[in-house]
Amino acid sequence: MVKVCGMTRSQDIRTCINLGVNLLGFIFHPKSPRNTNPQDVPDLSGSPVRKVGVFVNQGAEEIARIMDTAKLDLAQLHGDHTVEACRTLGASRVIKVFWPMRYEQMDDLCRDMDRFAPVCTAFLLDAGIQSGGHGTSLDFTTLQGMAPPRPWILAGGLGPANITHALQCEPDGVDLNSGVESAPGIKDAEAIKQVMRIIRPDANP
Ligand SMILES: O=C(O)c1ccccc1N[C@@H]1O[C@H](COP(=O)(O)O)[C@@H](O)[C@H]1O
Repeated sequence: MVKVCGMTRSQDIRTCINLGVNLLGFIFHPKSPRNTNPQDVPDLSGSPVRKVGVFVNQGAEEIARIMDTAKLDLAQLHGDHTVEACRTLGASRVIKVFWPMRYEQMDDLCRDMDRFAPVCTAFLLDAGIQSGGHGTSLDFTTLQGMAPPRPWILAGGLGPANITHALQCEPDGVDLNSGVESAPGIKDAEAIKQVMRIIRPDANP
């Protein structure tokens, strides 16, 4: 599963759909250079891609309203959202973000994942200790052998230069953002193509 996040331009959306990207991310965080308005998210019904909203500070009610307006399939909760907030949004609609660098022990991260598993459909593991879009990466070797109780997506500065190494920790999906941009919010089609060729060589010769 491949997610490309931080969509702000229709030509980037078309490129991703043509390359077989599965999830497109739209960021609803006013401080982000990739911030977008719910009204500007295009209707992509009829294409196989699913739309994900990325939220940092909004509560469950506001997120639900934005999801309705922008017709989003999933909410990526990139803030300190609680189990209750996830439950309110509905487990089948929630991707919960975890920051492994917050935890001294892997066991503590696993305990938190177990707590959230019943109220999420997937997890996303990002670098840093809060928010996102930093362009920094996790130490992939520390994630090898992890078996989270939900499908998990690896994020954090992923692009053509490090995707092969990143795949060694066998995530269920990868999230591409600043690592495939020529400027914040401006995707680099060639970089996305390069990553897709590595991940799915048969589909992208
Ligand atoms: O991209 C942003 O500006 C952003 C802002 C606030 C929260 C999340 C954001 N992006 C998400 O962060 C991760 C990692 O991004 P990067 O590869 O390090 O640029 C990814 O899931 C983005 O969707």
